[in-house]
Amino acid sequence: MTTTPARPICPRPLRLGVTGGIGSGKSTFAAMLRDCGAALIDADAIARAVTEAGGPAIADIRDTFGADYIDAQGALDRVRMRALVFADAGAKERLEAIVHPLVGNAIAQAAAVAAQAGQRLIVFDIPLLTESPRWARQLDAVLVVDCREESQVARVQARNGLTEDAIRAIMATQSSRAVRRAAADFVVYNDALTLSDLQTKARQVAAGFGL
Ligand SMILES: CC(C)(COP(=O)(O)OP(=O)(O)OC[C@H]1O[C@@H](n2cnc3c(N)ncnc32)[C@H](O)[C@@H]1O)[C@@H](O)C(=O)NCCC(=O)NCCS
Ligand SMILES: Nc1ncnc2c1ncn2[C@@H]1O[C@H](COP(=O)(O)OP(=O)(O)OP(=O)(O)O)[C@@H](O)[C@H]1O
Repeated sequence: MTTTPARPICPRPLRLGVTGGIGSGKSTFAAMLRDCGAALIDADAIARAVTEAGGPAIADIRDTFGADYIDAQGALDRVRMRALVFADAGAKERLEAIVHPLVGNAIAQAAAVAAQAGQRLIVFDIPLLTESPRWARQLDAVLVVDCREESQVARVQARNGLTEDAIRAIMATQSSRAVRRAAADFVVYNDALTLSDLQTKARQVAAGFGL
């Protein structure tokens, strides 16, 4: 006798972490994979959402850092907090202890929704993948977007006008390129590439994952 399952059995989606240092181009590359048909879960975007006015991190941030770190609209004052945490490792740890569990829960929920929707590839855009063991646990593979530090600095300066010193202070808190590459299953070297070249690479990677 044969039995028919009540629901079709869907294969589990492949979970690909995409990471890279500030300004490496990881969010650009992750968005290109989304355009090829992957589901995209963006940890930076979730971290911003939980620190918006009324967000679940705001009360703890006010209690821990004081009302000076909350702006007139009730959101995290990002400029003030950036200046604090990238100069004070203890403050960065305290901020992460508030924000990361909320981001972790939201990522798990978003991944469950994407899996339920039958997505074959879920891309997790996670800046701090190699800095903390928290993020890698549920991933099948890690793709690192790598480039020279000079390129990171130039891109971030062009994007938001931070000084080179400020950008290098952020980079100093992040994993080195060597540590990141050592954790990679795949490396995309994003230097001397046009955005169109990067898109071609994204299409190749997506095709390799069956999209
Ligand atoms: C310090 C904050 C307020 C600065 O905000 P800002 O708008 O300038 O930057 P944004 O959030 O867009 O992040 C830009 C990039 O900075 C780097 N960065 C952000 N947080 C961290 C961190 N905790 N450690 C090292 N680098 C970081 C990453 O490369 C990230 O992609 C903000 O980054 C923050 O709240 N960080 C703590 C939460 C966090 O760790 N987010 C990372 C994803 S979970
Ligand atoms: N190959 C490229 N050619 C031209 N511009 C690029 C290239 N790669 C990335 N960029 C640009 O560099 C900037 C940084 O890229 P992106 O935001 O993807 O970096 P990121 O690694 O996600 O940085 P962050 O950690 O700050 O979020 C963006 O303005 C993006 O358009």
